[in-house]
Amino acid sequence: MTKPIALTIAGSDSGGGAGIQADLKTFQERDVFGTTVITALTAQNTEGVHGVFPESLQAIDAQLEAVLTDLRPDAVKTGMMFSAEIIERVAFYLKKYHVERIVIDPVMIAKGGAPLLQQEAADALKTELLPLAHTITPNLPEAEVISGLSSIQSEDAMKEAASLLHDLGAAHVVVKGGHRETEDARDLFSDGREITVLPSPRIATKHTHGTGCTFAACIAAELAKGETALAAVQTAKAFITSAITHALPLGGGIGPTDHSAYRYNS
Ligand SMILES: Nc1ncnc2c1ncn2[C@@H]1O[C@H](COP(=O)(O)OP(=O)(O)OP(=O)(O)O)[C@@H](O)[C@H]1O
Ligand SMILES: Cc1ncc(CO)c(N)n1
Repeated sequence: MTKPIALTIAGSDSGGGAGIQADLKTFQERDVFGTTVITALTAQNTEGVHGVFPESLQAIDAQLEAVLTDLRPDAVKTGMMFSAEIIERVAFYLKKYHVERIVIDPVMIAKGGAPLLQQEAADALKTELLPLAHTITPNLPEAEVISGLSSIQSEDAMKEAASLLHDLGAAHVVVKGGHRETEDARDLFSDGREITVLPSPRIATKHTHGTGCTFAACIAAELAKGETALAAVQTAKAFITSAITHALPLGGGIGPTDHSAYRYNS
């Protein structure tokens, strides 16, 4: 017996709901073998981010080299990158080892407002990492920063953002609608030719810590198994919708979602 391998390159969330922890839980649920490169430690819980401690470039290089030379990933997910220097190292190694099927979650700000990417690193994300993307999964504020569009509110604006992200080099784009004030929580998937709506009801809960990480990790897991981009994002949408439906009111703030809900309820 063997298993596909997925790699997450992201920050650690001590609260367990987002970052590396959400990614590994999702990989396990989707039956792929998870490996990790940790870019930064966060002291974090449901109430917020209490500290950010980036790893040294030496530690990041060593993790990338160790994993990519031995446990060759079938797909990679990137999350919190923190700095331009870290983005440059990650892009260098992904190119050096010809890694394909890279899912980029362009994490910028945590739900409570704490910055997880230095402002001056947005350019590096755009020029170094985005061109490597098999799939990029921005939420609306991230899509605004990357595309340069001032306010993405309508579905037409979401389509325009997707098109601009293709122009910057991403093969597939999911513009997530979680941050809209609409009745449903639909996302748009674009392969550069066709737009597919990923529908979902908007679930009335404040416990959405780590939804973006979980969604992107699930896409990477499905791609690692050889699924098409469309099938991968559709499974990820069903997975995150189930996880949010059964979100866990843990801690005193924005609680995590239930990564095992899809397994129990589908
Ligand atoms: N209340 C909700 N009900 C249903 N689906 C939701 C809800 N909130 C978010 N989603 C879905 O969850 C997925 C993640 O989207 P979201 O916009 O929350 O990501 P994000 O802001 O990047 O998350 P994070 O804060 O973890 O970075 C998307 O598919 C989105 O539509
Ligand atoms: C480590 C980490 N990555 C990503 C997010 C975004 O949800 C977070 N809150 N923490």
